[in-house]
Amino acid sequence: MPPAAAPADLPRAADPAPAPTGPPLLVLDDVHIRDRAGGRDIVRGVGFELTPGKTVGIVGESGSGKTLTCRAALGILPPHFEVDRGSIAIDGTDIATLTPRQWTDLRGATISAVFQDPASYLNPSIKVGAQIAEVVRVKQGLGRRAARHRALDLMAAVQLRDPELVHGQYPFELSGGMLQRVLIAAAIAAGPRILIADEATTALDVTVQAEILDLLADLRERTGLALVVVSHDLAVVAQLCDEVLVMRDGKVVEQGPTETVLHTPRHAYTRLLIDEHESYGLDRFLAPREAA
Ligand SMILES: Nc1ncnc2c1ncn2[C@@H]1O[C@H](COP(=O)(O)OP(=O)(O)OP(=O)(O)O)[C@@H](O)[C@H]1O
Repeated sequence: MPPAAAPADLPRAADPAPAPTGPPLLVLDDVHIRDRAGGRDIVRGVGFELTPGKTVGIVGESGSGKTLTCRAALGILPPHFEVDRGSIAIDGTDIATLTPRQWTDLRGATISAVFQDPASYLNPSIKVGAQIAEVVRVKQGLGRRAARHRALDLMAAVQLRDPELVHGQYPFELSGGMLQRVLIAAAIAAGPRILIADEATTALDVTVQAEILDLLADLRERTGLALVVVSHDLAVVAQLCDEVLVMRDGKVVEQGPTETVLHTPRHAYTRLLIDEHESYGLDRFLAPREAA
């Protein structure tokens, strides 16, 4: 095991977001997720609180349960998985009590998500503007003309250059970064208060990734959106997150303020992740830590 990197070598987390402005929007308490087919708990004891304008990051190795945790919060676990211990509350409501109708109302309007591989979430044969407008029509009940205007506004809000042009383009005409902006526009169309970004920048090159992260930070600052950011990349977490959970094999091995976890990791696995990232430049987005 390589030694822990000296704190002075590590980057500083992004400037903290403004103080929380309300009660928690999303609370996970000791969540266990069971694979009924396999007869075992895959996620064992995840908990965090997310307040408006804040960002919680989840990092960890492939298969550690990051995506299942997000899917549990979105109410979209795969068929044979269930939350078998602990609780998840969205805006004060235990999601175990929600009816399918209540879930339909909540999804998009209160909690929303973007994932890796945006192209797979878009219909290849429908122009992207129409796809965003459709979300607005369904979720907000706007008419065709108003939905088109709203779609253009959303496309401007996610900093797509020339929204009028992009509105009329098909997914195959757009780059990966543009597609992810389109997906973010659709995800925020109904004004959610929580956005889960699960490896949303993983497939993008470093420059585009940084632009998308800036966009998420900008949306958070402007609208008070609360973010859950899942990434295998500590640099992403360092840039965006107030708090970080480090997951390994379904368990949270370390959790705390991003600054503390990245600069004074307590768990050997966190140190290993940091050392791996240091080898190819964790600080590529970040200011160096100031001397104490
Ligand atoms: N639909 C599914 N069917 C069967 N097993 C699944 C399913 N989804 C996840 N799993 C299993 O649950 C475990 C946790 O998966 P999860 O996708 O949450 O991990 P992850 O930390 O998000 O990994 P990655 O970083 O690779 O996305 C893995 O062992 C995975 O094989």
